Amino acid sequence: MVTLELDRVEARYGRKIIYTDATTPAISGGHLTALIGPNAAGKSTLFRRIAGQLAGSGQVRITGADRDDLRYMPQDTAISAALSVYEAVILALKQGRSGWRLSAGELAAVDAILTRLKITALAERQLAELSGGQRQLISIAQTLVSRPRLVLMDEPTSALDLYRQYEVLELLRSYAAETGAVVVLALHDLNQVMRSCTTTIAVAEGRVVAVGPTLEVLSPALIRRLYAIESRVETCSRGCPMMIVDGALEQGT
Ligand SMILES: Nc1ncnc2c1ncn2[C@@H]1O[C@H](COP(=O)(O)OP(=O)(O)OP(=O)(O)O)[C@@H](O)[C@H]1O
Repeated sequence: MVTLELDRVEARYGRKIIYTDATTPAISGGHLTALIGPNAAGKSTLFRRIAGQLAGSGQVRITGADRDDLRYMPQDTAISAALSVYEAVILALKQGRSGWRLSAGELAAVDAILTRLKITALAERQLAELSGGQRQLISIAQTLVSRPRLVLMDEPTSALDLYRQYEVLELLRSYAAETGAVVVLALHDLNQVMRSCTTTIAVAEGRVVAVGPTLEVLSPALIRRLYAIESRVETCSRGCPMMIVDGALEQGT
């Protein structure tokens, strides 16, 4: 079982401190975890700190996996290299591995992730020719092709149409279940969070303000505090919880 735990983690850009004391219980793998919070709350910063791209005190504890097993997909995944889709996914697989010769298993891994994402038809296309949504799917393929056991994805569905959003979240959910990986997704769509993510971490103003089962974390009180939005959770006719937005609070209330 893979777990990820933060213990009084600090994160900063030079002298600008974003987190002083981010702490979570051990987040277990096998299901999806959401990272939520308003714009500029510090979601990407926390990912960068966990991925080792930012300095700071405190401890990021990973059990059941190595740091090499971690893949971070940033929000801005502009890929400009003159490569085909197939080459770009191979390149991602080869990162950190010695030699350029591909084993039969590695070729199968590239084919498998393109098939799972239903993008085999794009394999020979140049990255520069792709649409924004297609590029996001390639980034997801690059992130998952090495079957990492710790995955951090910053808004992985932001450029996708409704069908692809659904498909990608289902794929990520089954990936986590199959591999036991800790998969943390920064998401703004709280209905996606309720549908797909078992655990939710909420951050605001450089603090972890709640961690726990998604439906407990996404209370109207927390939504009000994070977003200044009045909301309620109702059960739809098929038994699924849905968040309904009733309105925004007046400034200063
Ligand atoms: N490279 C940087 N140098 C200095 N400050 C930064 C840098 N990147 C981000 N910040 C600041 O860190 C804070 C948190 O930003 P971050 O990108 O982590 O927020 P976020 O929650 O991911 O936001 P969003 O939902 O808008 O993507 C913001 O105040 C931002 O201005």
